Amino acid sequence: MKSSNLNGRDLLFVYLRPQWWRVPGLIFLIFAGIGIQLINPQILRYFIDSALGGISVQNLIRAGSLFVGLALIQQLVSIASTYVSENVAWTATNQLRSDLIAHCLRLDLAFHKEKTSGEMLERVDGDVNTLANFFSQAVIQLLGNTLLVSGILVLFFLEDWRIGLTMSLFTLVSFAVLISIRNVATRYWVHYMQASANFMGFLGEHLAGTEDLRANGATGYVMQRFYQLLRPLFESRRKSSLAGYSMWMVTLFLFGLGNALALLIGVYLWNARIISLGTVYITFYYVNLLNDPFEQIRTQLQQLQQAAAAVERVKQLFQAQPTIIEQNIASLPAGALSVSFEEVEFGYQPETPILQQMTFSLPAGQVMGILGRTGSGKTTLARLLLRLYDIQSGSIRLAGVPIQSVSQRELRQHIGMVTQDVQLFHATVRANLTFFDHTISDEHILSVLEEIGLKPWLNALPEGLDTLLGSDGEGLSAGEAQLLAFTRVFLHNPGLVILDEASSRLDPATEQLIERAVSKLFQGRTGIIIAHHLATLQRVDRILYLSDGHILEQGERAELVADPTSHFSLILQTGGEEVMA
Ligand SMILES: Nc1ncnc2c1ncn2[C@@H]1O[C@H](COP(=O)(O)OP(=O)(O)OP(=O)(O)O)[C@@H](O)[C@H]1O
Repeated sequence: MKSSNLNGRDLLFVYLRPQWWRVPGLIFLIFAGIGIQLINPQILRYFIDSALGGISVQNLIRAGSLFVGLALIQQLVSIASTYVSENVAWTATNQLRSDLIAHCLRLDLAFHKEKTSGEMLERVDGDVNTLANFFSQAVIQLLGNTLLVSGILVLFFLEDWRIGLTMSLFTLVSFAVLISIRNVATRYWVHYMQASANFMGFLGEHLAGTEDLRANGATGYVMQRFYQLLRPLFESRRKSSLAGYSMWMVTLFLFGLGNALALLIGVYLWNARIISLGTVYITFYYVNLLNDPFEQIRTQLQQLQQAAAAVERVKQLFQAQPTIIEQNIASLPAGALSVSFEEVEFGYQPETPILQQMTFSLPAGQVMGILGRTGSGKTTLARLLLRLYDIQSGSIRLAGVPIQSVSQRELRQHIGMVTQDVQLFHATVRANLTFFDHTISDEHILSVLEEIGLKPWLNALPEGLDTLLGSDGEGLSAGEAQLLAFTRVFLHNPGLVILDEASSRLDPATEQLIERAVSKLFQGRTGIIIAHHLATLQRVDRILYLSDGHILEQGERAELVADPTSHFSLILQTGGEEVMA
Protein backbone atom coordinates (compact mmCIF):
# COMPACT_ATOMS: atom_id res chain seq x y z
CA MET A 1 0.00 0.00 0.00
CA LYS A 2 1.33 3.43 -0.87
CA SER A 3 1.11 5.72 2.11
CA SER A 4 3.87 8.31 1.88
CA ASN A 5 1.93 11.38 0.73
CA LEU A 6 -1.14 11.06 2.89
CA ASN A 7 -2.45 13.28 5.62
CA GLY A 8 -3.52 11.74 8.91
CA ARG A 9 -7.20 11.31 8.04
CA ASP A 10 -6.45 9.84 4.62
CA LEU A 11 -4.04 7.42 6.23
CA LEU A 12 -6.84 6.01 8.37
CA PHE A 13 -9.19 5.95 5.41
CA VAL A 14 -6.73 3.98 3.28
CA TYR A 15 -6.36 1.28 5.91
CA LEU A 16 -9.98 1.13 7.01
CA ARG A 17 -11.56 1.19 3.55
CA PRO A 18 -11.02 -2.53 2.81
CA GLN A 19 -13.04 -3.22 5.97
CA TRP A 20 -16.11 -1.22 4.88
CA TRP A 21 -18.27 -4.32 4.41
CA ARG A 22 -18.06 -5.03 8.12
CA VAL A 23 -19.33 -1.57 9.08
CA PRO A 24 -23.12 -2.05 8.52
CA GLY A 25 -23.00 -5.20 10.69
CA LEU A 26 -21.09 -3.34 13.35
CA ILE A 27 -23.53 -0.43 13.39
CA PHE A 28 -26.45 -2.86 13.59
CA LEU A 29 -24.84 -4.60 16.59
CA ILE A 30 -24.16 -1.29 18.35
CA PHE A 31 -27.77 -0.16 17.89
CA ALA A 32 -29.15 -3.55 18.91
CA GLY A 33 -27.04 -3.55 22.12
CA ILE A 34 -28.15 -0.04 23.06
CA GLY A 35 -31.78 -0.75 22.19
CA ILE A 36 -31.84 -3.75 24.53
CA GLN A 37 -30.19 -1.78 27.34
CA LEU A 38 -32.87 0.90 27.04
CA ILE A 39 -35.86 -1.41 26.63
CA ASN A 40 -35.05 -3.91 29.35
CA PRO A 41 -35.81 -1.59 32.32
CA GLN A 42 -39.30 -1.04 30.86
CA ILE A 43 -39.99 -4.72 31.55
CA LEU A 44 -38.87 -4.10 35.15
CA ARG A 45 -41.37 -1.29 35.47
CA TYR A 46 -44.11 -3.53 34.11
CA PHE A 47 -43.00 -6.19 36.62
CA ILE A 48 -43.11 -3.82 39.61
CA ASP A 49 -46.35 -2.06 38.69
CA SER A 50 -48.09 -5.33 37.79
CA ALA A 51 -46.89 -7.00 40.99
CA LEU A 52 -48.34 -4.13 43.00
CA GLY A 53 -51.52 -4.29 40.93
CA GLY A 54 -51.94 -8.00 41.76
CA ILE A 55 -51.20 -9.72 38.42
CA SER A 56 -50.86 -13.55 38.28
CA VAL A 57 -47.55 -15.16 39.29
CA GLN A 58 -47.37 -16.82 35.87
CA ASN A 59 -47.33 -13.46 34.11
CA LEU A 60 -44.72 -12.19 36.54
CA ILE A 61 -42.54 -15.22 35.76
CA ARG A 62 -43.00 -14.52 32.06
CA ALA A 63 -41.94 -10.87 32.47
CA GLY A 64 -38.98 -11.92 34.64
CA SER A 65 -37.86 -14.49 32.05
CA LEU A 66 -38.11 -11.91 29.28
CA PHE A 67 -35.91 -9.55 31.32
CA VAL A 68 -33.27 -12.24 31.90
CA GLY A 69 -33.47 -13.39 28.24
CA LEU A 70 -32.95 -9.87 26.91
CA ALA A 71 -30.05 -9.28 29.32
CA LEU A 72 -28.48 -12.48 27.98
CA ILE A 73 -29.00 -11.42 24.35
CA GLN A 74 -27.43 -8.09 25.17
CA GLN A 75 -24.28 -9.88 26.40
CA LEU A 76 -24.18 -11.95 23.19
CA VAL A 77 -24.56 -8.80 21.08
CA SER A 78 -21.73 -7.16 22.98
CA ILE A 79 -19.49 -10.21 22.37
CA ALA A 80 -20.35 -10.11 18.66
CA SER A 81 -19.64 -6.39 18.33
CA THR A 82 -16.32 -6.80 20.16
CA TYR A 83 -15.44 -9.63 17.77
CA VAL A 84 -16.25 -7.59 14.67
CA SER A 85 -14.54 -4.43 15.91
CA GLU A 86 -11.38 -6.28 16.97
CA ASN A 87 -11.30 -7.86 13.50
CA VAL A 88 -11.67 -4.50 11.78
CA ALA A 89 -9.03 -2.91 13.99
CA TRP A 90 -6.43 -5.65 13.81
CA THR A 91 -6.81 -6.42 10.10
CA ALA A 92 -6.39 -2.74 9.29
CA THR A 93 -3.53 -2.10 11.70
CA ASN A 94 -1.66 -5.31 10.85
CA GLN A 95 -1.53 -4.07 7.28
CA LEU A 96 -0.30 -0.73 8.59
CA ARG A 97 2.32 -2.52 10.73
CA SER A 98 3.65 -4.52 7.77
CA ASP A 99 3.75 -1.44 5.55
CA LEU A 100 5.60 0.50 8.23
CA ILE A 101 8.17 -2.24 8.75
CA ALA A 102 8.71 -2.63 5.00
CA HIS A 103 9.07 1.15 4.75
CA CYS A 104 11.59 1.30 7.62
CA LEU A 105 13.65 -1.48 6.07
CA ARG A 106 13.83 0.58 2.86
CA LEU A 107 15.16 3.62 4.71
CA ASP A 108 18.93 3.95 4.69
CA LEU A 109 21.47 3.60 7.43
CA ALA A 110 21.69 7.34 8.05
CA PHE A 111 18.02 7.29 9.17
CA HIS A 112 18.44 4.25 11.40
CA LYS A 113 21.59 5.62 13.05
CA GLU A 114 19.63 8.71 14.01
CA LYS A 115 16.81 6.78 15.72
CA THR A 116 17.20 4.57 18.75
CA SER A 117 15.70 1.12 18.48
CA GLY A 118 13.36 2.04 21.37
CA GLU A 119 11.98 4.94 19.36
CA MET A 120 11.42 2.75 16.30
CA LEU A 121 9.64 0.13 18.40
CA GLU A 122 7.43 2.84 19.84
CA ARG A 123 6.51 4.05 16.32
CA VAL A 124 5.96 0.69 14.65
CA ASP A 125 4.37 -1.08 17.57
CA GLY A 126 3.34 1.35 20.32
CA ASP A 127 1.60 3.90 18.09
CA VAL A 128 -0.03 1.27 15.91
CA ASN A 129 -1.28 -0.53 19.04
CA THR A 130 -2.81 2.72 20.23
CA LEU A 131 -4.66 2.93 16.91
CA ALA A 132 -5.74 -0.72 17.10
CA ASN A 133 -7.12 -0.19 20.61
CA PHE A 134 -8.85 2.94 19.52
CA PHE A 135 -10.59 1.24 16.61
CA SER A 136 -11.43 -1.93 18.42
CA GLN A 137 -12.83 -0.38 21.59
CA ALA A 138 -12.85 3.36 21.63
CA VAL A 139 -14.86 3.94 18.46
CA ILE A 140 -17.55 1.51 19.55
CA GLN A 141 -17.63 2.73 23.10
CA LEU A 142 -17.53 6.40 22.20
CA LEU A 143 -20.27 6.03 19.64
CA GLY A 144 -22.27 3.48 21.62
CA ASN A 145 -22.03 5.33 24.91
CA THR A 146 -22.92 8.70 23.42
CA LEU A 147 -26.00 7.07 21.88
CA LEU A 148 -26.81 5.35 25.16
CA VAL A 149 -26.59 8.57 27.19
CA SER A 150 -28.75 10.39 24.61
CA GLY A 151 -31.26 7.51 24.62
CA ILE A 152 -31.50 7.54 28.41
CA LEU A 153 -32.09 11.32 28.44
CA VAL A 154 -34.82 11.01 25.78
CA LEU A 155 -36.50 8.30 27.89
CA PHE A 156 -36.35 10.56 30.96
CA PHE A 157 -38.19 13.25 28.99
CA LEU A 158 -40.74 10.69 27.79
CA GLU A 159 -41.42 9.71 31.39
CA ASP A 160 -41.84 13.26 32.61
CA TRP A 161 -40.38 16.58 31.48
CA ARG A 162 -39.27 17.41 35.05
CA ILE A 163 -37.26 14.19 35.29
CA GLY A 164 -35.83 14.86 31.81
CA LEU A 165 -34.78 18.40 32.65
CA THR A 166 -33.24 17.57 36.04
CA MET A 167 -31.31 14.62 34.68
CA SER A 168 -30.11 16.49 31.56
CA LEU A 169 -28.74 19.27 33.78
CA PHE A 170 -27.16 16.73 36.08
CA THR A 171 -25.52 15.00 33.07
CA LEU A 172 -24.13 18.24 31.66
CA VAL A 173 -22.70 19.43 34.99
CA SER A 174 -21.20 16.03 35.83
CA PHE A 175 -19.58 15.79 32.46
CA ALA A 176 -18.05 19.27 32.73
CA VAL A 177 -16.68 18.45 36.21
CA LEU A 178 -15.20 15.13 35.05
CA ILE A 179 -13.52 16.67 32.00
CA SER A 180 -11.95 19.49 34.00
CA ILE A 181 -10.51 17.24 36.70
CA ARG A 182 -9.33 14.82 34.03
CA ASN A 183 -6.98 17.52 32.71
CA VAL A 184 -5.29 17.70 36.11
CA ALA A 185 -4.96 13.93 36.34
CA THR A 186 -3.62 13.70 32.78
CA ARG A 187 -0.83 16.16 33.61
CA TYR A 188 0.38 13.96 36.47
CA TRP A 189 0.04 10.89 34.32
CA VAL A 190 2.23 12.43 31.58
CA HIS A 191 4.94 13.17 34.20
CA TYR A 192 4.76 9.61 35.40
CA MET A 193 5.02 8.20 31.84
CA GLN A 194 8.10 10.35 31.18
CA ALA A 195 9.75 9.26 34.44
CA SER A 196 8.92 5.66 33.62
CA ALA A 197 10.37 5.97 30.08
CA ASN A 198 13.60 7.42 31.53
CA PHE A 199 13.80 4.63 34.05
CA MET A 200 13.14 1.90 31.47
CA GLY A 201 15.67 3.38 29.05
CA PHE A 202 18.28 3.41 31.80
CA LEU A 203 17.46 -0.13 32.87
CA GLY A 204 17.54 -1.49 29.29
CA GLU A 205 20.87 0.13 28.51
CA HIS A 206 22.54 -1.00 31.72
CA LEU A 207 21.20 -4.53 31.67
CA ALA A 208 22.54 -4.90 28.11
CA GLY A 209 25.92 -3.66 29.29
CA THR A 210 26.05 -5.75 32.49
CA GLU A 211 29.20 -7.56 31.44
CA ASP A 212 31.24 -4.39 30.91
CA LEU A 213 29.73 -2.66 33.95
CA ARG A 214 30.68 -5.46 36.27
CA ALA A 215 34.09 -5.94 34.71
CA ASN A 216 34.83 -2.25 35.28
CA GLY A 217 33.39 -2.12 38.79
CA ALA A 218 30.75 0.43 37.81
CA THR A 219 27.86 -1.24 39.64
CA GLY A 220 28.03 1.31 42.50
CA TYR A 221 27.58 4.15 40.04
CA VAL A 222 24.72 2.35 38.32
CA MET A 223 22.94 1.79 41.65
CA GLN A 224 23.30 5.45 42.51
CA ARG A 225 21.79 6.49 39.15
CA PHE A 226 19.11 3.87 39.71
CA TYR A 227 18.08 5.49 43.00
CA GLN A 228 18.17 8.94 41.40
CA LEU A 229 15.72 7.80 38.73
CA LEU A 230 13.61 5.81 41.14
CA ARG A 231 12.79 8.86 43.25
CA PRO A 232 11.00 10.91 40.55
CA LEU A 233 9.33 7.70 39.40
CA PHE A 234 7.96 7.12 42.89
CA GLU A 235 6.87 10.73 43.37
CA SER A 236 5.15 11.03 40.00
CA ARG A 237 3.48 7.66 40.46
CA ARG A 238 2.15 8.70 43.88
CA LYS A 239 0.80 11.95 42.48
CA SER A 240 -0.80 10.32 39.46
CA SER A 241 -2.33 7.56 41.58
CA LEU A 242 -3.71 10.13 44.01
CA ALA A 243 -5.11 12.15 41.12
CA GLY A 244 -6.67 9.00 39.66
CA TYR A 245 -8.13 8.11 43.05
CA SER A 246 -9.54 11.61 43.52
CA MET A 247 -11.21 11.34 40.13
CA TRP A 248 -12.76 8.10 41.17
CA MET A 249 -13.99 9.72 44.39
CA VAL A 250 -15.51 12.60 42.45
CA THR A 251 -17.19 10.12 40.11
CA LEU A 252 -18.62 8.24 43.10
CA PHE A 253 -19.84 11.48 44.65
CA LEU A 254 -21.49 12.53 41.38
CA PHE A 255 -23.33 9.25 41.12
CA GLY A 256 -24.41 9.39 44.69
CA LEU A 257 -25.77 12.83 43.86
CA GLY A 258 -27.46 11.46 40.69
CA ASN A 259 -29.16 8.72 42.68
CA ALA A 260 -30.30 11.18 45.34
CA LEU A 261 -31.73 13.48 42.66
CA ALA A 262 -33.54 10.59 40.94
CA LEU A 263 -34.99 9.44 44.27
CA LEU A 264 -36.00 12.95 45.28
CA ILE A 265 -37.78 13.79 42.08
CA GLY A 266 -39.22 10.27 41.80
CA VAL A 267 -40.65 10.33 45.31
CA TYR A 268 -42.01 13.85 44.79
CA LEU A 269 -43.80 12.85 41.55
CA TRP A 270 -45.04 9.59 43.06
CA ASN A 271 -46.47 11.42 46.07
CA ALA A 272 -48.22 13.75 43.65
CA ARG A 273 -49.61 10.59 41.94
CA ILE A 274 -48.01 11.65 38.63
CA ILE A 275 -45.86 8.53 38.18
CA SER A 276 -46.07 4.90 39.31
CA LEU A 277 -43.68 3.13 41.69
CA GLY A 278 -42.32 1.20 38.69
CA THR A 279 -41.39 4.52 37.04
CA VAL A 280 -39.61 5.67 40.23
CA TYR A 281 -37.64 2.47 40.13
CA ILE A 282 -36.64 2.73 36.46
CA THR A 283 -35.64 6.37 36.85
CA PHE A 284 -33.30 5.14 39.53
CA TYR A 285 -32.21 2.25 37.24
CA TYR A 286 -31.50 4.56 34.26
CA VAL A 287 -29.42 6.90 36.42
CA ASN A 288 -27.26 3.94 37.35
CA LEU A 289 -27.08 2.96 33.69
CA LEU A 290 -25.52 6.39 33.06
CA ASN A 291 -22.60 5.45 35.29
CA ASP A 292 -20.65 3.26 32.85
CA PRO A 293 -21.03 5.38 29.70
CA PHE A 294 -19.86 8.44 31.61
CA GLU A 295 -16.74 6.73 32.78
CA GLN A 296 -16.08 5.28 29.34
CA ILE A 297 -16.73 8.43 27.31
CA ARG A 298 -14.24 10.21 29.54
CA THR A 299 -11.47 7.64 28.91
CA GLN A 300 -12.33 7.25 25.24
CA LEU A 301 -11.99 10.98 24.66
CA GLN A 302 -8.50 10.64 26.04
CA GLN A 303 -7.82 7.70 23.71
CA LEU A 304 -9.09 9.79 20.82
CA GLN A 305 -6.38 12.36 21.54
CA GLN A 306 -3.74 9.65 21.83
CA ALA A 307 -4.90 8.06 18.57
CA ALA A 308 -4.74 11.42 16.78
CA ALA A 309 -1.17 11.91 18.01
CA ALA A 310 -0.28 8.33 16.97
CA VAL A 311 -1.65 8.88 13.45
CA GLU A 312 0.43 12.03 13.17
CA ARG A 313 3.64 10.23 14.21
CA VAL A 314 2.97 7.25 11.93
CA LYS A 315 2.36 9.66 9.06
CA GLN A 316 5.68 11.41 9.75
CA LEU A 317 7.46 8.07 9.66
CA PHE A 318 5.89 7.31 6.29
CA GLN A 319 7.08 10.67 5.03
CA ALA A 320 10.75 9.84 5.73
CA GLN A 321 12.21 8.89 2.37
CA PRO A 322 15.41 7.00 1.55
CA THR A 323 18.15 9.43 0.52
CA ILE A 324 19.79 6.75 -1.57
CA ILE A 325 18.04 6.72 -4.90
CA GLU A 326 17.77 3.30 -6.49
CA GLN A 327 18.73 2.88 -10.13
CA ASN A 328 18.86 -0.31 -12.08
CA ILE A 329 20.50 0.64 -15.33
CA ALA A 330 23.60 -1.57 -15.14
CA SER A 331 24.56 -4.92 -13.75
CA LEU A 332 27.75 -6.40 -12.37
CA PRO A 333 29.60 -9.31 -13.99
CA ALA A 334 29.95 -12.62 -12.16
CA GLY A 335 33.27 -13.48 -10.49
CA ALA A 336 35.95 -11.29 -8.93
CA LEU A 337 35.31 -7.55 -9.24
CA SER A 338 37.85 -4.77 -9.57
CA VAL A 339 37.37 -1.79 -7.23
CA SER A 340 38.20 1.83 -7.91
CA PHE A 341 37.75 5.05 -5.96
CA GLU A 342 38.26 8.32 -7.83
CA GLU A 343 38.53 11.60 -5.95
CA VAL A 344 35.95 10.41 -3.42
CA GLU A 345 34.80 12.97 -0.84
CA PHE A 346 32.45 11.98 1.92
CA GLY A 347 31.19 13.18 5.28
CA TYR A 348 28.30 11.82 7.36
CA GLN A 349 27.31 15.47 7.53
CA PRO A 350 28.36 17.09 4.25
CA GLU A 351 29.91 20.03 6.10
CA THR A 352 32.27 17.72 8.06
CA PRO A 353 34.33 15.75 5.54
CA ILE A 354 35.53 12.36 6.75
CA LEU A 355 37.13 10.89 3.60
CA GLN A 356 38.91 13.32 1.31
CA GLN A 357 40.57 13.00 -2.09
CA MET A 358 40.36 9.25 -1.93
CA THR A 359 41.73 7.69 -5.11
CA PHE A 360 42.90 4.09 -5.37
CA SER A 361 42.25 0.98 -7.39
CA LEU A 362 42.30 -2.71 -6.70
CA PRO A 363 42.48 -5.15 -9.64
CA ALA A 364 40.00 -8.04 -9.71
CA GLY A 365 41.14 -11.07 -7.73
CA GLN A 366 43.66 -9.17 -5.58
CA VAL A 367 43.51 -8.60 -1.84
CA MET A 368 44.04 -5.20 -0.26
CA GLY A 369 44.80 -4.57 3.39
CA ILE A 370 43.58 -1.28 4.91
CA LEU A 371 45.33 0.01 7.97
CA GLY A 372 45.21 3.23 9.90
CA ARG A 373 44.63 4.61 13.37
CA THR A 374 41.22 4.34 14.95
CA GLY A 375 38.89 6.93 13.40
CA SER A 376 40.95 7.20 10.21
CA GLY A 377 37.97 6.14 8.04
CA LYS A 378 38.46 2.40 7.40
CA THR A 379 34.91 1.34 8.29
CA THR A 380 33.49 4.36 6.48
CA LEU A 381 35.25 3.27 3.29
CA ALA A 382 33.69 -0.20 3.56
CA ARG A 383 30.23 1.32 4.12
CA LEU A 384 30.61 3.44 1.00
CA LEU A 385 31.44 0.36 -1.09
CA LEU A 386 28.17 -1.21 0.07
CA ARG A 387 26.46 2.10 -0.71
CA LEU A 388 25.07 2.40 2.78
CA TYR A 389 25.73 6.13 2.30
CA ASP A 390 26.11 8.18 -0.88
CA ILE A 391 29.34 10.06 -1.49
CA GLN A 392 29.30 13.82 -1.96
CA SER A 393 31.63 13.81 -5.00
CA GLY A 394 33.92 11.55 -7.00
CA SER A 395 33.05 8.04 -8.09
CA ILE A 396 33.18 4.48 -6.82
CA ARG A 397 33.22 1.73 -9.44
CA LEU A 398 33.07 -2.04 -9.29
CA ALA A 399 34.31 -3.78 -12.44
CA GLY A 400 34.18 -0.33 -14.06
CA VAL A 401 30.46 0.13 -13.24
CA PRO A 402 29.49 3.10 -11.01
CA ILE A 403 27.84 1.61 -7.92
CA GLN A 404 24.89 4.02 -7.99
CA SER A 405 23.75 2.64 -11.37
CA VAL A 406 23.34 -0.85 -9.90
CA SER A 407 20.34 -1.87 -7.79
CA GLN A 408 20.94 -2.29 -4.04
CA ARG A 409 19.92 -5.90 -4.34
CA GLU A 410 22.49 -6.63 -7.01
CA LEU A 411 25.17 -4.78 -5.04
CA ARG A 412 24.49 -6.87 -1.93
CA GLN A 413 24.61 -10.04 -4.03
CA HIS A 414 28.07 -9.21 -5.33
CA ILE A 415 29.62 -7.95 -2.10
CA GLY A 416 30.01 -10.01 1.06
CA MET A 417 30.92 -8.31 4.31
CA VAL A 418 32.09 -9.80 7.57
CA THR A 419 32.08 -7.26 10.37
CA GLN A 420 33.67 -7.58 13.80
CA ASP A 421 30.29 -7.47 15.37
CA VAL A 422 28.60 -10.48 13.78
CA GLN A 423 24.80 -10.29 14.09
CA LEU A 424 23.26 -13.62 14.93
CA PHE A 425 19.55 -14.19 15.37
CA HIS A 426 17.51 -16.27 17.77
CA ALA A 427 16.87 -18.89 15.08
CA THR A 428 18.31 -22.21 13.91
CA VAL A 429 21.92 -22.52 12.78
CA ARG A 430 20.55 -23.14 9.26
CA ALA A 431 18.47 -19.93 9.22
CA ASN A 432 21.40 -17.96 10.64
CA LEU A 433 23.64 -19.16 7.85
CA THR A 434 21.23 -18.85 4.93
CA PHE A 435 19.35 -15.77 6.15
CA PHE A 436 16.14 -17.79 5.78
CA ASP A 437 16.85 -18.62 2.11
CA HIS A 438 15.20 -22.03 1.67
CA THR A 439 16.74 -22.59 -1.76
CA ILE A 440 20.16 -23.32 -0.18
CA SER A 441 20.41 -27.08 0.40
CA ASP A 442 21.66 -28.69 3.61
CA GLU A 443 24.34 -30.54 1.62
CA HIS A 444 25.73 -27.25 0.42
CA ILE A 445 25.74 -25.79 3.95
CA LEU A 446 27.43 -28.91 5.35
CA SER A 447 30.11 -28.92 2.65
CA VAL A 448 30.93 -25.25 3.34
CA LEU A 449 31.06 -25.89 7.10
CA GLU A 450 33.39 -28.80 6.42
CA GLU A 451 35.59 -26.63 4.21
CA ILE A 452 35.76 -23.88 6.84
CA GLY A 453 36.56 -26.35 9.62
CA LEU A 454 33.33 -25.83 11.55
CA LYS A 455 32.14 -29.42 11.14
CA PRO A 456 33.39 -30.56 14.60
CA TRP A 457 31.59 -27.56 16.13
CA LEU A 458 28.39 -28.48 14.30
CA ASN A 459 28.68 -32.15 15.27
CA ALA A 460 28.91 -31.17 18.93
CA LEU A 461 25.56 -29.34 18.70
CA PRO A 462 22.57 -31.30 20.00
CA GLU A 463 20.44 -30.91 16.88
CA GLY A 464 22.95 -30.03 14.18
CA LEU A 465 21.63 -27.43 11.74
CA ASP A 466 18.31 -27.38 13.60
CA THR A 467 19.91 -26.21 16.86
CA LEU A 468 18.51 -22.89 18.02
CA LEU A 469 21.14 -20.23 18.60
CA GLY A 470 20.65 -17.86 21.51
CA SER A 471 19.90 -14.26 20.58
CA ASP A 472 23.02 -12.21 19.89
CA GLY A 473 25.07 -15.35 19.35
CA GLU A 474 24.90 -16.28 23.01
CA GLY A 475 27.07 -19.33 23.70
CA LEU A 476 29.37 -18.71 20.73
CA SER A 477 32.94 -17.47 20.97
CA ALA A 478 33.93 -14.41 18.91
CA GLY A 479 35.98 -16.71 16.65
CA GLU A 480 33.07 -19.09 16.07
CA ALA A 481 30.77 -16.18 15.31
CA GLN A 482 33.24 -14.91 12.70
CA LEU A 483 33.51 -18.38 11.18
CA LEU A 484 29.74 -18.52 10.90
CA ALA A 485 29.84 -15.15 9.16
CA PHE A 486 32.44 -16.55 6.73
CA THR A 487 30.11 -19.48 6.02
CA ARG A 488 27.36 -16.99 5.15
CA VAL A 489 29.68 -15.33 2.64
CA PHE A 490 30.66 -18.68 1.07
CA LEU A 491 27.01 -19.65 0.65
CA HIS A 492 26.28 -16.31 -0.93
CA ASN A 493 29.37 -16.50 -3.21
CA PRO A 494 30.03 -12.79 -3.90
CA GLY A 495 32.80 -11.43 -6.16
CA LEU A 496 34.11 -8.98 -3.55
CA VAL A 497 34.61 -9.75 0.12
CA ILE A 498 35.19 -7.10 2.78
CA LEU A 499 36.50 -8.41 6.05
CA ASP A 500 36.74 -6.31 9.19
CA GLU A 501 39.15 -8.46 11.09
CA ALA A 502 38.44 -9.20 14.78
CA SER A 503 40.67 -6.83 16.72
CA SER A 504 40.71 -9.01 19.83
CA ARG A 505 43.15 -11.89 20.01
CA LEU A 506 41.62 -15.32 19.49
CA ASP A 507 42.90 -18.61 20.84
CA PRO A 508 45.55 -20.20 18.58
CA ALA A 509 43.28 -23.05 17.39
CA THR A 510 40.49 -20.68 16.30
CA GLU A 511 43.04 -18.28 14.87
CA GLN A 512 44.32 -21.08 12.69
CA LEU A 513 40.82 -21.98 11.54
CA ILE A 514 40.12 -18.35 10.67
CA GLU A 515 43.45 -18.11 8.87
CA ARG A 516 42.52 -21.09 6.70
CA ALA A 517 38.99 -19.83 6.11
CA VAL A 518 40.22 -16.39 5.07
CA SER A 519 42.60 -17.94 2.51
CA LYS A 520 39.72 -19.92 1.04
CA LEU A 521 37.43 -16.90 1.17
CA PHE A 522 39.75 -14.86 -1.02
CA GLN A 523 40.31 -17.61 -3.59
CA GLY A 524 38.92 -16.39 -6.91
CA ARG A 525 37.52 -13.22 -5.27
CA THR A 526 38.63 -9.67 -4.73
CA GLY A 527 39.27 -9.01 -1.05
CA ILE A 528 39.54 -6.03 1.26
CA ILE A 529 40.72 -6.59 4.82
CA ILE A 530 40.44 -3.94 7.48
CA ALA A 531 43.48 -5.27 9.31
CA HIS A 532 44.00 -5.12 13.04
CA HIS A 533 47.04 -7.43 13.20
CA LEU A 534 50.29 -6.99 11.32
CA ALA A 535 50.43 -10.72 10.58
CA THR A 536 47.23 -10.45 8.55
CA LEU A 537 48.88 -8.09 6.11
CA GLN A 538 51.33 -10.81 5.05
CA ARG A 539 48.67 -12.31 2.85
CA VAL A 540 47.63 -9.14 1.01
CA ASP A 541 48.75 -7.95 -2.43
CA ARG A 542 48.23 -4.25 -1.82
CA ILE A 543 48.28 -1.88 1.11
CA LEU A 544 46.12 1.20 1.71
CA TYR A 545 47.33 3.18 4.70
CA LEU A 546 44.80 5.77 5.89
CA SER A 547 45.41 8.71 8.16
CA ASP A 548 42.67 11.10 9.16
CA GLY A 549 40.50 10.39 6.12
CA HIS A 550 43.41 10.75 3.67
CA ILE A 551 45.56 8.14 1.95
CA LEU A 552 48.94 8.35 3.62
CA GLU A 553 50.41 5.62 1.50
CA GLN A 554 49.31 2.97 -0.98
CA GLY A 555 50.93 0.43 -3.26
CA GLU A 556 51.97 -3.17 -3.73
CA ARG A 557 52.89 -4.72 -0.42
CA ALA A 558 56.13 -6.23 -1.73
CA GLU A 559 57.27 -2.84 -3.06
CA LEU A 560 56.44 -1.04 0.17
CA VAL A 561 58.26 -3.66 2.20
CA ALA A 562 61.29 -3.36 -0.05
CA ASP A 563 61.36 0.44 0.33
CA PRO A 564 62.95 1.21 3.71
CA THR A 565 61.61 4.79 3.63
CA SER A 566 57.96 3.73 3.30
CA HIS A 567 55.58 4.20 6.24
CA PHE A 568 54.67 0.55 5.98
CA SER A 569 58.26 -0.67 6.47
CA LEU A 570 58.50 1.65 9.43
CA ILE A 571 55.45 0.02 10.95
CA LEU A 572 56.89 -3.41 10.31
CA GLN A 573 60.09 -2.40 12.08
CA THR A 574 58.39 -0.87 15.10
CA GLY A 575 55.60 -3.41 15.47
CA GLY A 576 53.11 -0.59 14.74
CA GLU A 577 50.61 -1.36 17.49
CA GLU A 578 49.13 2.13 17.47
CA VAL A 579 48.13 2.03 13.78
CA MET A 580 46.71 -1.46 14.05
CA ALA A 581 44.30 -0.66 16.86
N1 LIG B 1 27.41 7.18 11.63
C1 LIG B 1 28.32 8.15 11.80
N2 LIG B 1 27.91 9.44 11.86
C2 LIG B 1 28.80 10.44 12.02
N3 LIG B 1 30.14 10.26 12.11
C3 LIG B 1 30.61 9.00 12.06
C4 LIG B 1 29.72 7.88 11.91
N4 LIG B 1 30.48 6.74 11.87
C5 LIG B 1 31.78 7.15 12.00
N5 LIG B 1 31.86 8.49 12.11
C6 LIG B 1 33.10 9.30 12.21
O1 LIG B 1 33.85 9.07 11.05
C7 LIG B 1 35.24 9.00 11.34
C8 LIG B 1 35.80 7.71 10.74
O2 LIG B 1 35.23 6.61 11.43
P1 LIG B 1 35.45 5.12 10.99
O3 LIG B 1 34.54 4.28 11.83
O4 LIG B 1 35.35 5.00 9.54
O5 LIG B 1 36.94 4.91 11.44
P2 LIG B 1 37.77 3.56 11.53
O6 LIG B 1 39.10 3.85 10.93
O7 LIG B 1 37.00 2.44 10.97
O8 LIG B 1 37.93 3.41 13.09
P3 LIG B 1 38.00 2.04 13.96
O9 LIG B 1 39.28 1.38 13.63
O10 LIG B 1 37.97 2.56 15.37
O11 LIG B 1 36.78 1.26 13.60
C9 LIG B 1 35.35 9.07 12.85
O12 LIG B 1 35.73 10.40 13.16
C10 LIG B 1 33.97 8.80 13.36
O13 LIG B 1 33.72 9.54 14.52
